Amino acid sequence: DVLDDVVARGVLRVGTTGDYKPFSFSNPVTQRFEGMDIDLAADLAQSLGVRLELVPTTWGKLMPDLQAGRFDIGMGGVSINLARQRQAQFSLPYLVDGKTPITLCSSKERFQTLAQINQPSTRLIVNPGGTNEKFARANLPQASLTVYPDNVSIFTQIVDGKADLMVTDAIETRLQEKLHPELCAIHPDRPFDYSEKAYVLPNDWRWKNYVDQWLHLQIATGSLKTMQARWVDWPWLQRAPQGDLQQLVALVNERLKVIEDVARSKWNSHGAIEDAERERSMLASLQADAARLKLAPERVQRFFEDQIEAAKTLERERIAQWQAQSQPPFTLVQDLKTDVRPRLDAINQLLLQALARVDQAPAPDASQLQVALKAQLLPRWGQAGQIATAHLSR
Ligand SMILES: O=C(O)C(=O)C[C@]1(C(=O)O)C=C[C@@H](O)C=C1
Repeated sequence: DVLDDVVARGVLRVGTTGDYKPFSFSNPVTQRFEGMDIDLAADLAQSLGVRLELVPTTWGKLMPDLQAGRFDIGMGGVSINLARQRQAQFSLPYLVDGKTPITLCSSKERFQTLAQINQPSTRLIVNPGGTNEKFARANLPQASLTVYPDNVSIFTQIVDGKADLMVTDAIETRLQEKLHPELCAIHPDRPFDYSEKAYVLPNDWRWKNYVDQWLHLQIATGSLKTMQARWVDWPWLQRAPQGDLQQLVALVNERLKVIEDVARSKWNSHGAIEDAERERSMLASLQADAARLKLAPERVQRFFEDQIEAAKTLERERIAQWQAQSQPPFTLVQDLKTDVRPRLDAINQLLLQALARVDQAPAPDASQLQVALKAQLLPRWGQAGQIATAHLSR
């Protein structure tokens, strides 16, 4: 009986691959596992009053390792599928997702549909052993397929032009386009297939009932949602072993993405692009925070004026485009005051902190680096990207 064993042992053994953000990632700097499912694993262990032991596994070895009894539960972005279901049990599902492409923003239009991707000229890259490889082999047999064993650097292969695209879970594409501003997730809200994330368990009903009840409470109390938002939104950007300038540019990119939501909301409400009062109050509160971070008021003023100017440029471009296309109102829009502006406020704070770090520790090769970083934003944002990066360093 697994439940009794875990309690008697005083240790919960959780199998995890450590290569799949935002669920499970083995951080090379800290040498520790981190992610949404790692936090949840810690909570599960705590609920049982036992210590957590993370057992590294791989996508190819997940099921054999579970069957060999190397761990009590597999956690870390595992998808339910019937082949796995034949050998083991799954917990309740905690997330609905599906496969969608991620590619260079400049190639976005070329890879919208499976028919477009399923061509001999498409260089598709995939990590081995999991559902991504299965999906690629079943649905994209004509594409030229590279099986690339490192799930962590696989996205850099696309950035460097060594592959055209990867097809993976939408939640991962959403996160990776934040980490690599050159990359665009293609319709992550309309993935090609339907799948559910769950935890994989040995065939033991009492253990499954316990895990399900624990998970049900995580979902019902909203604590799982909070955890998910926390890990999809920010920590990878804050912890990335990349330089301060790179981080600043990633946040500028993130702000522009939220501005697209501003534009959609204004398209539906016919609201004005400019809101002088909002600009004033935003700049005033940023000035107040700037003093704490030892940033000069003029520096903060200029940097955020760039961001606001870029925002208005982007909003104007989008709205002109929708006018030309007779775009009907969007079905899913976020409320400007209660949803979108609070997200902008959160990003503004992170931008301010990143700005302070950039100014306090100027990189020796800053000017060359800046040119390269600015170039990351241009394919996606055009003129708005130029404006937003006009004053990256002092
Ligand atoms: O919040 C809005 O309404 C926006 O359009 C965003 C934003 C900004 O960049 O923060 C840009 C223009 C407005 O004048 C006010 C704020």
